[in-house]
Amino acid sequence: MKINGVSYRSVWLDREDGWSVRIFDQTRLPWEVAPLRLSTWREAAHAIRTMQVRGAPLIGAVAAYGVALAMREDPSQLDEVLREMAETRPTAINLRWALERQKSRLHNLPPAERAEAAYAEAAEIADDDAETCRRIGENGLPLLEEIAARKGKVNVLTHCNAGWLATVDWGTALAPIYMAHDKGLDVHVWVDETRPRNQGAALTAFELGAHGVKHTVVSDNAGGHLMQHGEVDIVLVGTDRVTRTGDVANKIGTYLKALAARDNGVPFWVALPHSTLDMTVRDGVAEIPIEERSGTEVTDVTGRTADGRVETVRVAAEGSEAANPAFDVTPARLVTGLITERGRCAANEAALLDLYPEKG
Ligand SMILES: CSC[C@@H](O)[C@@H](O)C(=O)COP(=O)(O)O
Repeated sequence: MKINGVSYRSVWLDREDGWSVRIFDQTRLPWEVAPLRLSTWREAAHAIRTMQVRGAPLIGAVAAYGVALAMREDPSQLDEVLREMAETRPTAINLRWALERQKSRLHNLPPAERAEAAYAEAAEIADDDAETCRRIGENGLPLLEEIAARKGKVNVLTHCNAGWLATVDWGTALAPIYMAHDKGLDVHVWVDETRPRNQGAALTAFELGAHGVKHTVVSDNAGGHLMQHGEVDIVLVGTDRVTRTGDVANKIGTYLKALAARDNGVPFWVALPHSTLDMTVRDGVAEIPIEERSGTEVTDVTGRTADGRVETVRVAAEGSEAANPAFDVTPARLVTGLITERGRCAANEAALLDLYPEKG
């Protein structure tokens, strides 16, 4: 995708040295758009843990490049690196998926051949993600075209950031929106701010603005009201893990949007790549590990002051404790459908197995 006319992916190999990895530090966006260099696997793990990179597919791609950096440093440390990388964030299954791919590619190779193979695998994962997301865009586009044909315009509501910053390129939930905009459809996006870390206000708004897509940032609590007043035609979100039965883990607050959508007859669609499917889990609420993050993310907010300084200030009463579950699970019964790179389907086991028979 483009920023100021220049095409970027959200992770790429440094063009000069050919081996270090570049990302945008997403904790600095939207105030600073500066590529950050990762030159050790520990820097890659730190970037994932501290959310310099975030979003399920991007976490997977950066972890894969992290393994490549580690193999360049010392190919004998494969097991330790895979173990530590897997612990950086618990909910997005793409992390484990990418590490499994590296493991099966590397573990039978002699150490001297591991680095080259690990870079090749990481590049395949990144290219596959970009192409997969482009196809998700194509498969989601007809949903928006159908609404536009009926109403002349489309109002989408989205939660968190499931755009190109959360993937390698295009995004998942935002890919159909970019394609609709590029085709000239009148699309407007309600962007949930997505407290506590504000991925919507900071990242989704930044992306949509850079692409010229009309959007309005709203507080996380506004969605139900907007739906009651006919202001939302469709809810489109991404996901960090989809179970065999179609339950959907995504950023905290997604479940409440699904409930409001059901109550108001608004379709609730979830976009995902194959790497987000976890066929080992049946009951998302009971089985998906939910990341618990620091309470300071809830008690404090970070923003830019009028004179350009990025500051964090406390908004909660002094002395109050805070809890911060970072994801929730929307049961399949509230999901209108899934948008994948292979097509759209219902959120249930039979439909998923129809699309992905090899995962049975
Ligand atoms: C294509 S991204 C889908 C999800 O990863 C996204 O909506 C989300 O919940 C990201 O959470 P984050 O904590 O910012 O990594």
